Amino acid sequence: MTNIVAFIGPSGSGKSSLQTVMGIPKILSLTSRPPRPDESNGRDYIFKTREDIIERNNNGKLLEVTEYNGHLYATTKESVEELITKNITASIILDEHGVKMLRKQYPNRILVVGVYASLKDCRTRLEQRSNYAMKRLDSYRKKFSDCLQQVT
Ligand SMILES: Nc1nc2c(ncn2[C@@H]2O[C@H](COP(=O)(O)OP(=O)(O)O)[C@@H](O)[C@H]2O)c(=O)[nH]1
Ligand SMILES: Nc1ncnc2c1ncn2[C@@H]1O[C@H](COP(=O)(O)OP(=O)(O)O)[C@@H](O)[C@H]1O
Repeated sequence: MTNIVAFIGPSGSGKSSLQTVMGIPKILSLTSRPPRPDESNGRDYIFKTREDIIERNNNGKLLEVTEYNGHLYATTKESVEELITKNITASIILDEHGVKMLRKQYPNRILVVGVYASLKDCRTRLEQRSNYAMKRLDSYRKKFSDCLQQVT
């Protein structure tokens, strides 16, 4: 039984777009990253301060927390427990650490979808987003191939 469809992939590969068009309800992650101009709180992420996320983690409220590019990203226990209790399926964007942690907690409940786009396409898309994201692309793509080997 799958309750969590987890999308992983490099920046600009289309994870968020695919997640949206597939129409599977979303589990929103917490993040300390500031919202981008086209993002809104409660639709794309739940934007929190770094201190808030650390406090929740210390209080045992998080299933997993990861740091990426200087910002924290986290999945709350509550969001996933609700799915399991109600036996519904929802989707989430994770990295390899997140997949490992959720798998540890809920083995056989996760379907991992690796989203791939060519480096050229990712670059073109991220150019339209920001130079900041561009800088992360090369290292993230390497991580992605390692990641797929680890989670599949
Ligand atoms: N472990 C974990 N990783 C997350 C979570 N939410 C997002 N991420 C990862 O954080 C990365 C950066 O996200 P974001 O800042 O939105 O940049 P983007 O990937 O370029 O759209 C994503 O690509 C995911 O791999 C989460 O709840 N847990
Ligand atoms: N298959 C696709 N073909 C063309 N453009 C796409 C495709 N998937 C996503 N995009 C565009 O690429 C950009 C990055 O997509 P996004 O879903 O935000 O990627 P990610 O969440 O992996 O960083 C967005 O502007 C989106 O509209």
